[in-house]
Amino acid sequence: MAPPPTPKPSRIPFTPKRPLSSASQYSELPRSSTPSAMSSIKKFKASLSAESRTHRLLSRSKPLNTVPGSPGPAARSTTSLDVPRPKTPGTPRSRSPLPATSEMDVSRVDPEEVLVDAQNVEPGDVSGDIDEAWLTGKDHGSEDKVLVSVRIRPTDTTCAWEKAGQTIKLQSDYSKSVAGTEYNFDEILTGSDNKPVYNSVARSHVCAAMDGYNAVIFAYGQTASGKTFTLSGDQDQPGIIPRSMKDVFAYIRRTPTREYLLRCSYLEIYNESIHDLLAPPGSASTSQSVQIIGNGILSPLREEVVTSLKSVKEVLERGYGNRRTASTDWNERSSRSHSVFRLVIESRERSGSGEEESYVAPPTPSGRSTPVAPSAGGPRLQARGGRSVQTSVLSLIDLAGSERATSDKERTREGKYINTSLLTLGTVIGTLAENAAKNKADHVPFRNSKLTRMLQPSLSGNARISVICTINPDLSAVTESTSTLLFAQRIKKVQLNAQKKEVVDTDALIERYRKEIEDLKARLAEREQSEPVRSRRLSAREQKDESKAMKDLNSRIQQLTKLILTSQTVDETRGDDSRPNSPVKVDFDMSPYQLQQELLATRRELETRSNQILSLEAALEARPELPVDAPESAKDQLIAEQSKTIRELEIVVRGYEDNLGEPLRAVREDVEKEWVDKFDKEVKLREQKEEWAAELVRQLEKEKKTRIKLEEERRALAAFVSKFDSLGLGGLMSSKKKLPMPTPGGAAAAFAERQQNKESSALTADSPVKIEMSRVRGQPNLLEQMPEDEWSMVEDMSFDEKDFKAGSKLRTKDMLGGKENLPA
Ligand SMILES: Nc1ncnc2c1ncn2[C@@H]1O[C@H](COP(=O)(O)OP(=O)(O)OP(=O)(O)O)[C@@H](O)[C@H]1O
Repeated sequence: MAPPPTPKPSRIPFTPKRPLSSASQYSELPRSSTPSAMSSIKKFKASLSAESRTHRLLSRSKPLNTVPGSPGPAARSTTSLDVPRPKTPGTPRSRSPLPATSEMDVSRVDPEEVLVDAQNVEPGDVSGDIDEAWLTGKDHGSEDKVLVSVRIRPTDTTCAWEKAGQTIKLQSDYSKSVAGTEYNFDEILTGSDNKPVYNSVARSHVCAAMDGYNAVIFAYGQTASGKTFTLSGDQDQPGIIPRSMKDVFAYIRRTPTREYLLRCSYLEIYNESIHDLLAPPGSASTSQSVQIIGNGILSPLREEVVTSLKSVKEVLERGYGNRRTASTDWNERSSRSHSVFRLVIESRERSGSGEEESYVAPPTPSGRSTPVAPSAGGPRLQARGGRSVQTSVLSLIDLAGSERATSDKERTREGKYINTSLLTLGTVIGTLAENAAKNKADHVPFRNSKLTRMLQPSLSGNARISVICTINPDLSAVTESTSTLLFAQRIKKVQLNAQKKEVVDTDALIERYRKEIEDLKARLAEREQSEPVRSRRLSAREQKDESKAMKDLNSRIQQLTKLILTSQTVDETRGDDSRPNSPVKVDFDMSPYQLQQELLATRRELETRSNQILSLEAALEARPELPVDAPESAKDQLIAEQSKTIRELEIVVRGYEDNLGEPLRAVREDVEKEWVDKFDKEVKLREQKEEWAAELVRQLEKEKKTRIKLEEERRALAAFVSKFDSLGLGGLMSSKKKLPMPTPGGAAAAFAERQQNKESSALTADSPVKIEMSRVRGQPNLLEQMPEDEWSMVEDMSFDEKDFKAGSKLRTKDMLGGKENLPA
């Protein structure tokens, strides 16, 4: 990997460490002489030491960037809060009575009081760019591919890349290594103007989110390539986040039929732990990291209700100020974390009359009205008066940039975490792309990093995704840029299937169906009554139509009855894969009586469920918990007390373990000692046995050698004796002296004696045979003296006659060599 470009102030105008050069080729772009809120942040941050720590903005009162073309502060003052606005039921006339934005924690406000609709959106909060025809004419969630764009950061050094329409490739002069590779994307963007970037890469996704689809927009690229500039921008060039917020309000203004609850959260993933950027300073949640509790749901995470662009800006400023940034070798204000700004959009149809507004959830069969407590990740807005609630999340993500080791140790450590999570993101995207291409379902390692775990539901398909891959066009950054382009290519292949999520008001729906059934039944009865009279008057064709109409009425009644039975078990009507199948199978041939019975049974089931809910509620109430509206200090105190109790319990547990540990350790040491001794003994014993075995082997070897020697001697002796006999010496000897007949055992004894003598002499002499002729002559024929069993051996011995003849002389000579008293 080639090293990243070292900022050279004289050549690179976009080097983060210094402002844009006026001599730059892009200097004609509009730039404000007054420092923006963001640039003031930059100045403040620039003085930060290498310590990457949480910090806050010095001044929160400074406004965020405004989108050019939108009414400025002066224009906005004409639509200020004191101008009476039409009252929308359930929405305050003016926002002034609302608590300050920092107090807009979603758990503390009544959602019905903070709704935003077309009538209470301030004109100044609205983007003037949004086109109504475009807005209504598109299904913003229909795309099943990730929208992938590449943004080339401007440079006044040589740009190594060449853009042609939707294609980008390395300039031919530099394309030796990656010869001629062309990359195709949905958009290739250049320049410093953030407006076209927003329009082409983010607007449709923001509208999809407003339409009820989850949407994710993120910037990916090497450090200092312009991700933060693209997402947040500066005062002159507001980025995707501020522009999308304007479009959110523009959308609401142009959708008078619906009302919205907007809540936002801001978090960062720093060194693989998630931090809530909106957590109040000093609160327990500031030090506590946020957990992913499944399906991308985060807890505890502060969510603040926003009702105007001003409140969004306040939240953004607060969160942005808490982000971890630090000066690196490449970027003066480098993001050291992945930051995620999330806007949860809940909406439902506006009620038509004031009557419906006062709608209260019907009491349970037991007579008690039970408010539904919001579940983690679930909607806050309640489906009322038959109006379902649509929920979607818009996530705007500024990823930290991939980088190499810097001169600073802490930065290098952060860089490792950043690179690892980006690598995991790459692997996850790669697997998803391959699964989509080959129609496979291979395991996707979402759990390998917090970032991918958090993005799992979106990357798995239930979101519209737009990725802006930012590249540094300098020659020295070609390797990193190529890797970014390869990532962009992979993510292009990921398949999406975004679905809307809607929660319906089942009670109201059932009531509506019931009414319709009654109505249809009445119509049916009416028709049936007039049937005989009418049918006489009707033609055959009309009669056929009539019977068809009645059949239709019947089937509609059956259909509605089925819906009543199933809607009680189904919360989400459209496109949620968690939607359960109806547990009740309706037989369309059932009689109305049977259907009524079914209905009764289902009602009973409902009552049982309600009782269960009541007992759960009682259990919940029994918990020592502060009321929701308790002051923050009381909550903090409770948390502190509980933390203290936990700490005390931990100390007790530790002490218990320590006390219990001592005797256990002693026992363990004793047992260990005993077994170590036993083991040593066993080892010694084994060594001895091995020694003994080795000695035995040695002895055996020796014995074997001796046996071989003896055997040779015996053979030699046998040969000698046969020779001796063949020379007739045996007869001579027997004629001279009459030898006694061998007695049983006598020959053996003699032989044994002789053998013994021979053995002892064999050990002292070189020759295997030593014969004293004096003794030979005076003794009986050796053959006669041989023990009987030895005879058989002699007879069995097969001598090769030739060998024997040839070698006998030699052998005899050898054997008798030096024995002059023997005939040759
Ligand atoms: N398209 C652009 N036009 C003008 N200036 C740009 C552009 N892109 C980036 N810059 C400037 O380059 C510098 C680095 O950009 P930025 O901080 O957005 O990079 P980054 O990719 O977010 O880096 P990091 O990953 O380190 O946070 C900033 O000073 C920014 O203003």
